[in-house]
Amino acid sequence: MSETSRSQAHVHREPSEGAPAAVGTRPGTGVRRTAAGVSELVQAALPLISAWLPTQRWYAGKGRAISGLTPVVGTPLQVGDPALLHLLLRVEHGGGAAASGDVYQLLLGIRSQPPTGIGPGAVLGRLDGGTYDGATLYDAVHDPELTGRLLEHLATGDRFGSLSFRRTPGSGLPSNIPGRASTAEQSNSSVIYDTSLILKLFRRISPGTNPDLELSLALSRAGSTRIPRVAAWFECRLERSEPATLGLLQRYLPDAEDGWELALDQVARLKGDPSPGNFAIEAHRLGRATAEVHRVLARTMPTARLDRAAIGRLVEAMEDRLDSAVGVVPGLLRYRSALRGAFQQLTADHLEGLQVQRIHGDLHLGQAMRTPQGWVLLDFEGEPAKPLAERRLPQPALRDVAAMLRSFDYAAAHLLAGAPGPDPELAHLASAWAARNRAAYCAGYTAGGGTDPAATPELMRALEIDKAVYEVVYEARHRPSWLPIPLAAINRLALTV
Ligand SMILES: Nc1ncnc2c1ncn2[C@@H]1O[C@H](COP(=O)(O)OP(=O)(O)O)[C@@H](O)[C@H]1O
Ligand SMILES: O=P(O)(O)O[C@H]1O[C@H](CO)[C@@H](O[C@H]2O[C@H](CO)[C@@H](O)[C@H](O)[C@H]2O)[C@H](O)[C@H]1O
Repeated sequence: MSETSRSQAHVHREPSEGAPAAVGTRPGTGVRRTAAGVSELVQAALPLISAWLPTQRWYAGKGRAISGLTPVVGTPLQVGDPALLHLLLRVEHGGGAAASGDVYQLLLGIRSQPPTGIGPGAVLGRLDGGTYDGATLYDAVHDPELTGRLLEHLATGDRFGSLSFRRTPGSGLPSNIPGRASTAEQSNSSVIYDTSLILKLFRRISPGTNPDLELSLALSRAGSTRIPRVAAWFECRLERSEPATLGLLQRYLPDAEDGWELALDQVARLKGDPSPGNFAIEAHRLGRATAEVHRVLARTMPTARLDRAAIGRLVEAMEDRLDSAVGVVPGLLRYRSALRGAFQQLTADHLEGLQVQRIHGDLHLGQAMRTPQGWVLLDFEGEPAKPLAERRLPQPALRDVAAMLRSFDYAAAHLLAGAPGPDPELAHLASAWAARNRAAYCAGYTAGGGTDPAATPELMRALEIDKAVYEVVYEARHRPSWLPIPLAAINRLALTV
């Protein structure tokens, strides 16, 4: 980091705050519930935060030097030892006209003694200097006691300055349950409370309602059983804008199996047994479940019809995403003209009048959980790399279908990636598995009342390409060893234009 901003955090004062009361249980520890106390702690924490942030999976600024850290809002949620500090922090990259930044949500624990049972990756380090000199600063997501405190705030619907905790009516939340950090590979951080609740803490924060809350609430209110019911959420009002969603508490699905794991389990057994169980039945049911969710969203949220101008914007956006992806992964350049050709086949003849609506936005097998009652969909946040306003725009529902089709391809390709060398027999089995399940999913989607994907092949191809382009960038940034998976799909899709 070249420079750490020294600007003051906007800190919340308690209404009854008068004399600055030190509330640490022993001298030198604990957040003071005073503006000065919080600012001092935040300033001491910044150097530790700047070294720790780039090590976190959810941090989107990897590979770009941090040019400044600016505290946005700091709120002490528990005082004493341990203490809990909620912090929204703006992270800046670059300087001058090229400067950019993101706001992140941090939940910081402070203990005078190093916390036990917390992995080294969750410890930011020891605070150096000031009132908190020597205390350990750590990611409180991993502290069952402190995440239990967060659940209490959600259960009581507390309010601290601009932070509001809100319950859905009749959610009857328990308190006094310690939380355990989820070990799932994810874009945010989740905390699980025994077998009943899961709290997702959004890490990268934009002003406005997160689509995960917006859509999950709409589906919950419509009585849909295809999502885990929303129990509570919390948000923060950042200067004059719509409240920004910070966390979402939903019912935990203790008996659920992740669709990605189920699919991988099947493809792993393909070699010994070309038809190991019939995942296609599940793929068909998943298609039906997707259609059901789309129908509820179309009924309860705004829809529109594509006109010529909107079709033009759709194509242009796909071209722009392709161009910026070429900038990140130059290996895409050789496909650019064929892929643009596929986008340009989206004309008014094919698409004028097509309904657009709110959709999941980043559907894949890992977002689908098979429960004893059927498939349930998770994580309606959309693609984390897209700006929030873009993620909230109505889209062709088939975008979700195309995304799920890519996921069947990923599961099959994952098998090949694990093979010691080229294996034509395995390649044939894997591609037949993907084709079978893709077809079953589309058939289920149509049977469930969704638009038949086969009726608009140009749109499906363009949407699949658009998703594969996104995946190329995603893999280059997060899992470079997986990059060949979407690149192989691009190669295949480019050949069909
Ligand atoms: N309600 C739930 N019940 C059971 N497991 C869940 C639930 N919500 C999320 N999970 C698990 O947590 C993982 C990550 O959740 P997700 O909402 O996709 O987070 P992110 O947006 O951070 O990627 C899921 O893949 C799933 O394994
Ligand atoms: O679940 P997230 O919201 O974090 O979504 C991101 O990560 C996904 C990977 O975990 C990524 O999905 C891609 O990889 C999947 C296999 O791991 C595959 O099934 C999907 O089809 C593929 O897109 C998703 O794109 C990304 O936004």
